[in-house]
Amino acid sequence: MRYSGGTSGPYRDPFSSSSASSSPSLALREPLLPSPMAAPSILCPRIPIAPLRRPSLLLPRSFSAFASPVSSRLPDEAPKGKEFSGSVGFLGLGIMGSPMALNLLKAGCDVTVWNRTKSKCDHLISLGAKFGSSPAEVTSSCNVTFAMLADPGSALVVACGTNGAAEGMGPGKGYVDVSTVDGATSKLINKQIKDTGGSFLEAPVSGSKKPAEDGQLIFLTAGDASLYETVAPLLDIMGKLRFYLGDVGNGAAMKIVVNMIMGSMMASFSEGLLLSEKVGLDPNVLIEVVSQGAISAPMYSVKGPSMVKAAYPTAFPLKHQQKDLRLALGLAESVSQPIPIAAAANELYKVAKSRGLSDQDFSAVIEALRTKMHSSEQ
Ligand SMILES: NC(=O)C1=CN([C@@H]2O[C@H](COP(=O)(O)OP(=O)(O)OC[C@H]3O[C@@H](n4cnc5c(N)ncnc54)[C@H](OP(=O)(O)O)[C@@H]3O)[C@@H](O)[C@H]2O)C=CC1
Ligand SMILES: O=CCCC(=O)O
Repeated sequence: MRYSGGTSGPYRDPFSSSSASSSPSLALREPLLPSPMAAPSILCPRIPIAPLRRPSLLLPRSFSAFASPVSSRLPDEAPKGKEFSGSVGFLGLGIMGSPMALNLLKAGCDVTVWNRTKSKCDHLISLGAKFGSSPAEVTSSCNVTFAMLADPGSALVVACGTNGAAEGMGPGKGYVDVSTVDGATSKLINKQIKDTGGSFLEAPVSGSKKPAEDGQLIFLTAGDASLYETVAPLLDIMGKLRFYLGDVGNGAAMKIVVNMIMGSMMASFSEGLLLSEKVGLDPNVLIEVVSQGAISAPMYSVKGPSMVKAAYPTAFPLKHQQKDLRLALGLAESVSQPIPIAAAANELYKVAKSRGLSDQDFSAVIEALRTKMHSSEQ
């Protein structure tokens, strides 16, 4: 069966009167990955919530941590007018995975989901997703499978453990890990997948809960160039921008560097908010001043007002930000690069974790400083 404009797909959007059938006419594409089974072939339409923008091809000058220059292996953007043909698996339905899988479903894809805690699959199943009882069952029944897991340990066990994704992989299948992990973990998963004859792409994302819901993520991909081209239409459903960075490890490193900067920015912003308050300024005015000047960043105006109220609704869990700083320290160590600011920030996130704030938003790191200030007054 082929997708023919949105009406035959498994998903009917109950929230919107406009359906996929109102999408612009769809160019069809033969599968780049030959289907290893007689699975129905559903074409995902390109939908307007995820406009394709050509990424500026920003490349690192060198990547000595992974010892491979990347500039010679940049594939061009996936050809325009081509669409993904095949079934899509999704492993890991947390804060990020759920909305990402939902967007694939909304776009008309044939989606099969799995999550360690099965109840988190229920919503997607009620909207038309199929259920796989293990990662292996998902990969064996899907052409391409995405994984969005908490950390290196969970990404590894889901990919390579008993009944893990690798067990269902084989020639013609693709595995795309969008979790934030270190390069070494990503390379291990790459090897396990490639040993089965399958293809691997790492594709960690920049952007949080809301961009995931809105299909506005930024993918930092590396690995199999042909798989990158195959899944580009799927990445364009879930995101607004994608980079291809060459060898496996480069996407992971890029993501870690970005989150290292973000973690330090948030720690520094927290200091500023508390200091302004201590000297009698209104921290809300500080947020306004910052947001109008050269150091403006959306993060400050989005998170700042709730931080002033000591409210930390979780978009990016603090434990994951601390994990990313820990990974940054390892990356920096591997190339003898000092990162003292990030190291100091990491200590603050560790304090926040020890105060029971792991599952709060990472902006709750301000509480670690608040405690410090109070105790120094005593
Ligand atoms: N939240 C954000 O803003 C962003 C997060 N990221 C990264 O994306 C990844 C996922 O983040 P997020 O969705 O926020 O995290 P969540 O904590 O919400 O979800 C984590 C997912 O991993 C699963 N998981 C954890 N441990 C295991 C395990 N041992 N075996 C199997 N599954 C496991 C969880 O399953 P279960 O439901 O059973 O616990 C859940 O599906 C992380 O690497 C994070 O750093 C990247 C960009 C933004
Ligand atoms: O890894 C989390 C990133 C959060 C963001 O980019 O806003």
